[in-house]
Amino acid sequence: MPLAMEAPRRMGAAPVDEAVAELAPAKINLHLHVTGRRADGYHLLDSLVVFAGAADEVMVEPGEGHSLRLGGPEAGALAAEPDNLVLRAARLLAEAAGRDLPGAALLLEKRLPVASGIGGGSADAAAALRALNRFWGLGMAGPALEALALRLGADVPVCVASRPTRMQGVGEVLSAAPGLPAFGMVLANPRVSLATPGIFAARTGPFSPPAVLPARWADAAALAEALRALRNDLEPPAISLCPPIAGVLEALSALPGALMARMSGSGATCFALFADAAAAEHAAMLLPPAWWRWGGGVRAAA
Ligand SMILES: C[C@@](CO)(OP(=O)(O)O)[C@H](O)COP(=O)(O)OP(=O)(O)OC[C@H]1O[C@@H](n2ccc(N)nc2=O)[C@H](O)[C@@H]1O
Ligand SMILES: Nc1ncnc2c1ncn2[C@@H]1O[C@H](COP(=O)(O)OP(=O)(O)O)[C@@H](O)[C@H]1O
Repeated sequence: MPLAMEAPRRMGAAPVDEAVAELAPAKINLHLHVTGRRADGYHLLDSLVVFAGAADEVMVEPGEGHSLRLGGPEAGALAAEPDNLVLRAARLLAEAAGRDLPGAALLLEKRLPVASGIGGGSADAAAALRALNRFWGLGMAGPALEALALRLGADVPVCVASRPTRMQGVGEVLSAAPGLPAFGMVLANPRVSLATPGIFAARTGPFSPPAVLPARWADAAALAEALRALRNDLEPPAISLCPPIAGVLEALSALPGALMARMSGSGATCFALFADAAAAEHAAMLLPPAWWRWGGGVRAAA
């Protein structure tokens, strides 16, 4: 399976004539406050975003035109997708480059559940932008890639760097996250896909203020305590549309060593925090095998 290969990586702005690969890590919203709504209907958010070790992978190799092949355990859910975000990212970057570029054969190894609140499609699009930026030797810097990314979805800019980030605006206002301790995480999805627009539309009640966050947390227990005082404002509407989410949160909270549990994004994937990656990896195996489940570490800053 070519995507499991450790592909060569080259720095600089010269085109490469061999395969490049980029991981597309799952995005987790540790809290998600909906703080307002723009005139165009998009919601203003305040969210502390981290990225898990669970990831898709995007690989590019020389080819004729732009093409995409799908592999991996979750690829079936995308077979009927008319316009994969990976190809949309490729078209957008080629258009922004404004010149003839070599053909790119893209491969997507899909391991993250689709439409599940962990931004797999957004992570794939961001990984495709990074991979093609290197493959075509465009030398485009992070901020330029993030501006392009926003045209693919509100969650795509934060996935360009895929490091802990405070995300505001509709998703385009990015700033450094507070200092985070090492911690572990379990992810669980009851195998229900949820479409993001319906969850935002079902949200009712007043908007939340942005969270007040410290400069850093000393350890995982302090982080969990602070998060317990915050919330995901999309969790109540998601549970009302998809009641099994409540059972997932209950099961995560009951795992030995779980420090707190919450839904990510617009759901249905939920997460629990643990003191370390090993505890999380072990606890994930105690969840129902019929669910999509993962346990491990979180990508550190920078
Ligand atoms: C809710 C979040 C939280 O991180 O995550 P997911 O549940 O998708 O993982 C994101 O804001 C999702 O971002 P993304 O999935 O890229 O959204 P988009 O494709 O741009 O928008 C899909 C739809 O979601 C709604 N939407 C999205 C983002 C936002 N800030 N306000 C919104 O109201 C709009 O109805 C929009 O038409
Ligand atoms: N590579 C991709 N991976 C996942 N979804 C994709 C992809 N390309 C296009 N999509 C579309 O984007 C929608 C949202 O996908 P996803 O990012 O997985 O949701 P979420 O952000 O809720 O986790 C899917 O329902 C699918 O129609």
